Amino acid sequence: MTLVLVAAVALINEQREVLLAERPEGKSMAGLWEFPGGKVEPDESPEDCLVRECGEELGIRIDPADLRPLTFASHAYDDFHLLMPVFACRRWAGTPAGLEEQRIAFVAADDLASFPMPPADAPMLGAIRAEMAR
Ligand SMILES: Nc1nc2c([nH]c(=O)n2[C@H]2C[C@H](O)[C@@H](COP(=O)(O)OP(=O)(O)OP(=O)(O)O)O2)c(=O)[nH]1
Ligand SMILES: [Mg+2]
Repeated sequence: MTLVLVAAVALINEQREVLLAERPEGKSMAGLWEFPGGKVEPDESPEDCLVRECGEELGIRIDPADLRPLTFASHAYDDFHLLMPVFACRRWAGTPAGLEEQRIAFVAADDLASFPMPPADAPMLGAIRAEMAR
């Protein structure tokens, strides 16, 4: 089974809400809500990948020094095995926008359950909620 390395970030605002982005039409798992991120390219660190993806997908600038390891997903999909480190980040420059036509939302811990997410994400939600409450 091919191992696919994806980096993702929990962007947490001052209201203790976390940013979710809807996977666009045409991508796998379209319509499910995810933590921003993407596949780590061969020449990148996970942190570099998130700086790039947050720029491309959301139009915000993040500093790798503000990324703190939070949790990870390890999940067997039908055609690959996902390994996804997830970082917490509470500081960024700019206002997040869905630059790839995706819907985005800042979501309170109590409302996370009402956003359908990829199956890999479910086991991480306890750690994410705990981080949001800090
Ligand atoms: N970003 C992100 N991806 C997730 C999450 N949960 C989850 O199963 N995934 C899976 C979905 C995809 O199979 C993979 C991410 O791949 P992607 O297609 O979004 O990668 P990318 O942003 O680099 O996009 P692309 O250039 O390959 O189109 O990880 C999550 O919370 N965030
Ligand atoms: Mg992506």
